[in-house]
Amino acid sequence: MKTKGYKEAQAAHDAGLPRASIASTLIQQIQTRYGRSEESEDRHEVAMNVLGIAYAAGSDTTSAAVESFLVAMAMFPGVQKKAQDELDRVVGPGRLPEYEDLTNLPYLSAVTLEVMRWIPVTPIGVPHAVIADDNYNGYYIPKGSAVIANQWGMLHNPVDYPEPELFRPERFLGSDGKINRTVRDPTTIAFGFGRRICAGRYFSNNALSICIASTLHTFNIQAGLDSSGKPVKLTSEMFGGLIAKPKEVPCGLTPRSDSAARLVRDGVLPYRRQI
Ligand code: HEM
Repeated sequence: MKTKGYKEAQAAHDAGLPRASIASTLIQQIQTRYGRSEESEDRHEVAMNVLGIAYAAGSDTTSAAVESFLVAMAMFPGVQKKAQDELDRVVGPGRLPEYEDLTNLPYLSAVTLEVMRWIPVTPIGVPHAVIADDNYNGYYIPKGSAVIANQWGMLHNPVDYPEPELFRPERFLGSDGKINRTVRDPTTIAFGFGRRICAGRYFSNNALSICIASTLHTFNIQAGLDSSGKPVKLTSEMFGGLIAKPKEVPCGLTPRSDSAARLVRDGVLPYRRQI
């Protein structure tokens, strides 16, 4: 997991055929700055380790969030339509959304927040150890105890999120249509806590937001049909332990229009050529 991707990126770079990736960018920067020196070997080792950790911690988690997003869109078509209407208004049919668009897409931002809340990717978080005796709400917690944060419970607390089982992005919007900062931000819970808080949380938020925006801009999302031609029944049920994934993921994605299909083809083509 750690070496394969990085070595491939290095080989592609050495052959003069670099593929667009974070590894490629780092390899290019290290070679420009350090040439083929001993320092360069150390820098490559560090880059390979960092990217290996990012891949291990970031791929299953982010793809679980994308799967939950697809379930939510198929189960709550009204939300899907509202987000698509906003994208049509702000981005228009001629191009894919860009990172710069995100600040002008409050409903889409609310959808992303609701994805992180509705089916938390790590429902019981990652255990932490208490480094000193502590008291919390009358409970004595001795040094060395393992503490497990009930992220699911916090993100489904009806005091902060009324009717928590519903996928309702509007809960994050104020009467002015902008994100209401007084509503508890689920990303302050879903990525863990303290000094071991998720190191990839900003990267992940950006990647998830642009993925959600691009998918909604170009596809209609439905449950799809099973092998006997009946619509697949979707629920918010999950399987898994540390990382929760929906049991059933929608397979009914259709391009919203011919121009949307063209945008997807044109967007993917340069990367296909590199494979
Ligand atoms: C939806 C996506 C993600 C979720 C829900 C998530 C969640 C978490 C959680 C709950 C932790 C443990 C925090 C704690 O101990 O309290 C964690 C740790 C970590 N995450 Fe993420 N993560 C996601 C994506 C990513 C991505 C994309 C990366 C890298 C690019 C990443 C890198 C890391 C690393 C390196 C740690 C360990 C931090 C440490 O122990 O100091 N994560 N993540």
